[in-house]
Amino acid sequence: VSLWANVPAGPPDPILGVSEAFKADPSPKKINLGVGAYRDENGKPYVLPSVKKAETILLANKVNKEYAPITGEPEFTKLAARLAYGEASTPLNENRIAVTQSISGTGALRVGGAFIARHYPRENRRIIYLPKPSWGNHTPLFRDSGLEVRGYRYFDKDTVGLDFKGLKEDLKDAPEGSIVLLHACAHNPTGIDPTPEQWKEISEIVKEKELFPFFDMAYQGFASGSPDKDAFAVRHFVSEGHQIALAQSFAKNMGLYGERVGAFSLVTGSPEERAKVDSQVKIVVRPMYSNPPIHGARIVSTILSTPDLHRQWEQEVKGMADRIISMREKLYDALTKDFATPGEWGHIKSQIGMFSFTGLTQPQTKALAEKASIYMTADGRISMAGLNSSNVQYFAESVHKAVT
Ligand SMILES: Cc1[nH+]cc(COP(=O)(O)O)c(/C=N/[C@@H](CC(=O)O)C(=O)O)c1O
Repeated sequence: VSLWANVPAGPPDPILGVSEAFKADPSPKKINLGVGAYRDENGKPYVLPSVKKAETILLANKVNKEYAPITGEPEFTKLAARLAYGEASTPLNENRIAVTQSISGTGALRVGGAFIARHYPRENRRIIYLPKPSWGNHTPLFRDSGLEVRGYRYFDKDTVGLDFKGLKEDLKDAPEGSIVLLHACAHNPTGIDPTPEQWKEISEIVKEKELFPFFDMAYQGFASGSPDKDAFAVRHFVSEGHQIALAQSFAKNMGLYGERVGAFSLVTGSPEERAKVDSQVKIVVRPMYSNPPIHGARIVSTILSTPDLHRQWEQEVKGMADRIISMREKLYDALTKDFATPGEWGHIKSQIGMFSFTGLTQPQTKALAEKASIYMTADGRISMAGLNSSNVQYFAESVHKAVT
């Protein structure tokens, strides 16, 4: 009998599997609202002009194809950290932040999970609390890293808003020293973010309970259109003295999905401590993938280190955020005015970032795929960028049919 005869067929990925079903559908009216990848007004993938410019500069410079250092291109890690923490960041200016390039946001979370599982000083606290719900990949990713995964209340389906009371209770009930994963902005899948005031309260609880804040910032600039505004929670926690962990992704805000560009960082206590942490991060990374891909990191470095390219990028990322915000308004109007669809739809407009948590049930999402060739994740999350003025009416009409 074959060696692999007993390997069971695994389920399709809850997010990436939706795109496979979409691709297989022959209908000309099909719409893919699954994977969180930006599409322009014509439904096409968008390569940012600033990225194209950066690539011509790289080609002109005849850059080589040598290995990057284990923790990546040094210029990239410096610039990525500066984008997240800000020019005025004390630990950054005191050279206390250990940064490694990563294989996009997923890689940053995974290297972070592996490092914490190995070095987190609180013995019986290798417990990570994820929001309920969270990005589908967080649970398997941290479980495979060797952490115990638990959840804290986040989404209130009655108000289709933040369950702030439940969130505070659950964080207060967590064992001292537990790790808590926080979406820095554009919470996936709900699109619901704490207000600045609520972030301040969360910071107080995290301090009081000595929890360890691990930020996932996969959408900096993409949520509000302002990279600085979207980094508020990260920068507030650091200014409050928290030694955060941070996972960054350039997949969405620079459209570098397939280039796999990200960074993982830890705030340490001193430059000497940073150097020791850095050496141990290298020991985690080297046997995992040795060193990261160079092309995307060089694009990001070129953009962030060239003032007018940096400014051009900020306009482009704001343009993406603005198109999504305008689609929220168009969808809300179509559902409420054109079709008078029963139910409360205000959350479509009040939510932020790539996604909208529609409140559609699993049977309804299934019916939309089978009857209308409209694809979204089973939890009713839609990637707003999949909508545009030529398909938003069809989508709203189909939702109207699905809920009446
Ligand atoms: C919150 C969050 N964190 C990290 C990632 C990882 O992205 P990376 O491409 O590794 O930088 C994603 C991707 N989310 C979208 C794509 C995916 O699921 O891979 C999504 O939710 O559709 C997130 O939504």
